[in-house]
Amino acid sequence: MLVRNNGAVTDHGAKQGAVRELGADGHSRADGHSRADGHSGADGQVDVTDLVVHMADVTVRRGGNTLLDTIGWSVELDERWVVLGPNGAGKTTLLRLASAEMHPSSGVVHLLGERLGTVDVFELKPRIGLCSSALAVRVPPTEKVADVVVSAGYAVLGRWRENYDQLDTGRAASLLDALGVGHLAEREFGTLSEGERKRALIARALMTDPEMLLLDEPAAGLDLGGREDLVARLSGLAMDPDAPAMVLVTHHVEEIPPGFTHALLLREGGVVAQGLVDDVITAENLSATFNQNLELQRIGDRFFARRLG
Ligand SMILES: Nc1ncnc2c1ncn2[C@@H]1O[C@H](COP(=O)(O)OP(=O)(O)OP(=O)(O)O)[C@@H](O)[C@H]1O
Repeated sequence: MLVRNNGAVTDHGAKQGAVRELGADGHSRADGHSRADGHSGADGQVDVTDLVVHMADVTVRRGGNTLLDTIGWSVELDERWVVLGPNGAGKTTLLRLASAEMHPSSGVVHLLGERLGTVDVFELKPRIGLCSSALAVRVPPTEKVADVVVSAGYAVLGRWRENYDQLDTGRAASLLDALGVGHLAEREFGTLSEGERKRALIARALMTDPEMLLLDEPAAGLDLGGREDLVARLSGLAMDPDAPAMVLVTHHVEEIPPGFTHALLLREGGVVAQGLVDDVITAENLSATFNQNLELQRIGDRFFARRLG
């Protein structure tokens, strides 16, 4: 998979193998100590500079509704998170905060070490790759697939008169190849199937060599083969130590790609559980999240769930 390292030192493999203790809030602890957010030092101060995302007491209210309620969540550079929850749980709202698309009503959000509200989001956004259906519908249908990818460098949708050098166009082509849609580079975006669009948009999200990749329901609308292909590609990306931190939103445990290290379960704007995938993805936690009596199966490195009775 074609991703460049950002120069940061990662210990992905080591971190995945580490045993972490879950704290009172369900967040994993690298050192076994119970701390408010898992990232504060001995003096109680949170060092946000080495965190990709840090949210403290974050609440989002809109039109009399509480979309997110006092959320505490941190993502490190070498972590790959899956965010699971039923319709309306607040997953997209969480991702909109993490992509600097919105600000919290209260609480503090740091992204890539910068505090939302005090940083120019136009400088921040190119450092964050985002793939969502909201973005997909904004792509002009007649746009050439290669241009959909390369234009991410200018944070525009729809190529106009920008000049791209060979390095840019070469990187766009390599990313499309890596996602299995290189042969579609000259096609109009509007002629692609749902699965092909998803893969082209992931290539676009990776174009700027982001420090964080956010994927909002990338497998939605895909058939079984398309889903399995995407899960395998995301798994490859997750296991690449040079890949950015990743956050994947989904409704289905079947869509958790092997290699994803952490999970956050949301229900009605609140956190049900968060921490290492193996600790969090349990029948008990899923039943509480989806308000159903669920049975969970693990086959190899994949999860499958169904209702009991
Ligand atoms: N501007 C708004 N005003 C009032 N309520 C809103 C607003 N935007 C979102 N909501 C509500 O907030 C809740 C959370 O929305 P959000 O899109 O984050 O959920 P989600 O978990 O992504 O849902 P889904 O899985 O259906 O995409 C929903 O009940 C939604 O109706």
